[in-house]
Amino acid sequence: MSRYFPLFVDLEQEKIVVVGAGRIAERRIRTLLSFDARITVLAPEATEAIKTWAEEGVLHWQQACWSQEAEKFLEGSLFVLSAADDSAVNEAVCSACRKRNIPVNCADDRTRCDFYFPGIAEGGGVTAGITAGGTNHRLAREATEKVRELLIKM
Ligand SMILES: C[C@@]1(CC(=O)O)C2=NC(=C\c3[nH]c(c(CCC(=O)O)c3CC(=O)O)Cc3[nH]c(c(CC(=O)O)c3CCC(=O)O)/C=C3\N/C(=C\2)[C@@H](CCC(=O)O)[C@]3(C)CC(=O)O)/[C@H]1CCC(=O)O
Ligand SMILES: NC(=O)c1ccc[n+]([C@@H]2O[C@H](COP(=O)([O-])OP(=O)(O)OC[C@H]3O[C@@H](n4cnc5c(N)ncnc54)[C@H](O)[C@@H]3O)[C@@H](O)[C@H]2O)c1
Repeated sequence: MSRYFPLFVDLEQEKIVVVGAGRIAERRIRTLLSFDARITVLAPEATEAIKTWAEEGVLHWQQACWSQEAEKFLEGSLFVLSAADDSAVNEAVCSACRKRNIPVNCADDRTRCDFYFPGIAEGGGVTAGITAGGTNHRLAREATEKVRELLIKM
């Protein structure tokens, strides 16, 4: 069995920092917004959806590259997702978080993840978080789709 425990955390109004604002960041932000998290995004460029959320005040977009100065944005966050398309950036975010004991997830390297981002299935008042223990995101996706089909019928 995987060592990764599915902990269900109340995210309402919890600060979460996301570094990077591309395809993966957008997918994960969309999920986190549905759990009412308070999101700060740090990236020089963002997808149209993230720009729209920023314009609507749904999240805060700090339009900047990761830098030592940007470390101040990490303060008070429950966890951090680093999804820049630059492994040096994700690595720097990871060490800054670990220095502060903030759990961090780097989308490009499972060894720099204090937790994994799950596939989410919801329906009939049930929420499921699915992982293949970090070893197989395709299997996680397949299982998530099957659980979604099950929950739709509840
Ligand atoms: C479950 C899901 C949630 C989500 O991401 O929302 C998820 N990955 C998904 C999709 C996906 N991942 C990747 C592709 C593109 C390639 C392709 O098409 O095959 C696609 C497809 C796509 O993006 O469409 C590539 C990839 N993934 C990881 C690495 C780095 C590495 O393995 O070291 C690389 C190489 C990156 C690179 O090339 O640099 C790592 C992780 N991915 C995880 C979760 C974590 C636990 C996995 C587990 O449970 O075993 C883990 C370990 C850490 C984390 O990131 O938390 C979601 C499916 C569910 C859904 O879609 O509903
Ligand atoms: N874990 C997963 O599920 C998964 C799946 C596919 C890809 N990936 C990995 O996730 C990462 C992001 O992929 P993507 O498809 O979203 O990329 P993308 O190109 O769509 O987005 C990259 C984002 O990083 C930002 N960025 C670049 N340099 C930055 C810096 N210095 N500081 C802050 N932000 C910066 C860009 O502005 C952009 O918003 C890649 O490393 C990719 O290999 C992970």
